[in-house]
Amino acid sequence: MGQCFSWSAPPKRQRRRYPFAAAYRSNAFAQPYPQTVTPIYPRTAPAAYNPQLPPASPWPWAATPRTPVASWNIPPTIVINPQLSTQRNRHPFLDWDTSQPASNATARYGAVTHPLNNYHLGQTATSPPLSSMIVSLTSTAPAFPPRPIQAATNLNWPWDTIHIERSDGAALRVGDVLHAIFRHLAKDLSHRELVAMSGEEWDRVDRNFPFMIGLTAVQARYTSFSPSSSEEFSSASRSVKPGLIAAGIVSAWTWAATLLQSSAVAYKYGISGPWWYASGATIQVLLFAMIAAKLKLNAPFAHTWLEVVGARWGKAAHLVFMFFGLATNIIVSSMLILGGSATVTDLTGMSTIAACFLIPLGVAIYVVVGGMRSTLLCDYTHTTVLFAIIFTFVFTVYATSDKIGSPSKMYDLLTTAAQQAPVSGNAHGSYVTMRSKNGLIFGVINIIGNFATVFQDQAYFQRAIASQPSTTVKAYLLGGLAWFAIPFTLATTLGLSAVALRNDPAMRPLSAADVSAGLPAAAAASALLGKAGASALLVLLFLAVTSATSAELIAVSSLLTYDVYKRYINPAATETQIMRVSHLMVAFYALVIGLAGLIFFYIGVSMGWLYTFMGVILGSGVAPIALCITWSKANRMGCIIGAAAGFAAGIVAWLVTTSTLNGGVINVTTSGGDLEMLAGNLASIGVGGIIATATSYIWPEDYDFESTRAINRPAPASTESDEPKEATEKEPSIEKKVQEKAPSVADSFDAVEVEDELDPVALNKAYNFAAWSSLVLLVVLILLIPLPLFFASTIYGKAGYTTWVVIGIIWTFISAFSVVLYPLWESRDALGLISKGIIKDIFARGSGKYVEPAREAA
Ligand SMILES: NC(N)=O
Repeated sequence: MGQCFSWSAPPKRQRRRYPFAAAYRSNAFAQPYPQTVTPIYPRTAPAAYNPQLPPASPWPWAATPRTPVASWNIPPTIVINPQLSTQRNRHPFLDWDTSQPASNATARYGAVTHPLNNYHLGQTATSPPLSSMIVSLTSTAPAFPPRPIQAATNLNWPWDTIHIERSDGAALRVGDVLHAIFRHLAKDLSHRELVAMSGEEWDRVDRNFPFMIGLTAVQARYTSFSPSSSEEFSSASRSVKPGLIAAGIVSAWTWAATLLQSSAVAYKYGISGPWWYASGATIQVLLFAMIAAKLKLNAPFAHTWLEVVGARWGKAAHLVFMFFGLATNIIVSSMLILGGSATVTDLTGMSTIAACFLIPLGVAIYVVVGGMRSTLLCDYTHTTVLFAIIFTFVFTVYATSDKIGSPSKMYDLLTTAAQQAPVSGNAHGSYVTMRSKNGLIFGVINIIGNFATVFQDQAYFQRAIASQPSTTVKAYLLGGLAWFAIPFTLATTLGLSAVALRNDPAMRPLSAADVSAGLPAAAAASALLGKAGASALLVLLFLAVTSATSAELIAVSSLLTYDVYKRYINPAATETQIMRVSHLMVAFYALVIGLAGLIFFYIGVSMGWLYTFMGVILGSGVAPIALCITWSKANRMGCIIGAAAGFAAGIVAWLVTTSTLNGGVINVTTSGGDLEMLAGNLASIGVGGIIATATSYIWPEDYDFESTRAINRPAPASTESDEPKEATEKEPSIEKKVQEKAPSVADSFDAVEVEDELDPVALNKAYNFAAWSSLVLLVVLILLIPLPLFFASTIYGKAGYTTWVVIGIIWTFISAFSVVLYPLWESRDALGLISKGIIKDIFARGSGKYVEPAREAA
């Protein structure tokens, strides 16, 4: 919303107005000052701001003696800082779309445009310094000379006066003024005022929105969030509530493997498979709650975890860990594509090559259009349908199917299957025992691999970044516990059905390769429900694959944008360039994973193989990365060497074990064995963890996390700061100035809100809560429950098995409530807002479009 402004001093001291203009981005205009120019600024600025000199360049006016500011003599003399002035040809021309945060403003001189960085925002706004002032938003230029301001006429809004005051009595700075204007325009808009806006005004707002689809269009029209800002695109303005974040975590963590590999291990090892799959991949999400709390504490404005590594340890560490980060994303994405395309081909006959490309490209479209928030909203809808389909399978198998229909019948069929083909390594060859040697080996591999894919995957950091700081921990604990039910219950249903129905004529026989490709679930779904079952599984898989792929696309896009493009190619990137590159990187990465899926498919690497392999090459980065973000003593060189040495040790251990156990034959089949993968996984995570931890104890750093907290930190416009002082002590280089003008999240926050949300005491408390609760859950899930059952060699009777199944079903219900109904409840206000807007659009005159008065989560 473009405005023009006039200035006046506080009411008691003077009421005379002075012109000041903020222009449309696309429609700059000048509001001339009187021609009498007296270089008096600054005169009596407080010490903290002294001396107030403009930067040496690139401003053309700095070429002249650096006494820059114009004033005019109408007592008491007030000089507006040139950052706020609009005097064409003499001073930079403020170019600001006031519907965007002040950080989007640019100062323009002729054809040269520069962002307003922290240095500029920290300068005193007026001379003499004033601690309060009134800014009037007016519909026409008020004076000097009385010339109408083009394109800003006919505004007749009632909220035309902003009183800006610093509570500490210090002088107002440029940032204070711009932030106050932005907050005022963003918040003080009642519905009545909104409705009173003319169509022309809305047209101006509309020009800021790009093309959007579906949910994104609804979000943009009826809420205050616009995916046209890079902050919203990559971080959903860091305002998302815990239920929706939890749904996003569930959805990003529900891979094709979660449905297919979990069922495959149920098929191979019996009931221990689903348990180890679920618990061995839940604990990492729970433990990640600690990392998330530390991230909010130590780098609250970072976009990516690699930014944190780079800020703390510099370029070498940044590049080394970028390898691990991108390798993680590529492996996870490839598994998604492999699992998705294998099942699509199996159930529909579609070409695997086509499926490899169609899945990521389809997802890329909605990611580009909607960004992070739409990804989360799609995650939510996907999770909802996902639970509905899981319940369909559960009730078919355990209640209605004439082939199985009850836990008791399932138990009988599993017992028969074990008699016909006992499971090697299981107590009495039974399917209904936790005593499963291979199940346990898989459990260990699973735990290690999933540490890597949570702790090194930007997708999970991204959800921590997108969440409200105060509720991040809650979101991760909720998300982790809710997710457990998906593989556990689905595999206990479909994976075991594939065993139970082995003698059923409708059940197709499964080869070892089919099992490795994750096909037992599809075979069971078809045998149980025919075409309907195949379709339901296809939909289930489609939802899982698309939302997890969308998480990967946006995660890699963020890494490539912020950690490659912005860090190494164009540190001065503008908001527009960042958005453009983010979009391009989504499309680029969609192609990359299509190709990766294709390559793995042709060399015969299946989803199951990759799933057990991921810890071999990724495991060594887990401890170093966790230590970097959470521990002040972590040693840089020790962590880099630990990651590299662990990587080498993992590969060597894996290959040597393969060769030793298979008479020197190393190929895809021999290297995919349980023990071979176990050796590689253990060596990788073990060596990486031991070296990183030991060196950090021997040569501890004493790091204060200041440089990571400074990543993208906005100018604290309403508090005292040393930035102006820094600027005067050491003139910032052009590059530094431009870097500081990252499109910053905090520009979209109220300063007080930021302070409250990032209160270190509260965040430390959240960290402690995350630490003890996740450790307790870890002990329960992977030690207290499974190990006594393993060592006691318990084989369940019918009642025991039924209880096991019922607990799974109850857990699934609770999960569904947590990530399907709870997000609706917590977003009831936003939903009400959207409903009202839609109803008004359809049934009433005028526009139902709405801008929320304050920034709240969707
Ligand atoms: N996300 C997993 N490991 O299913």
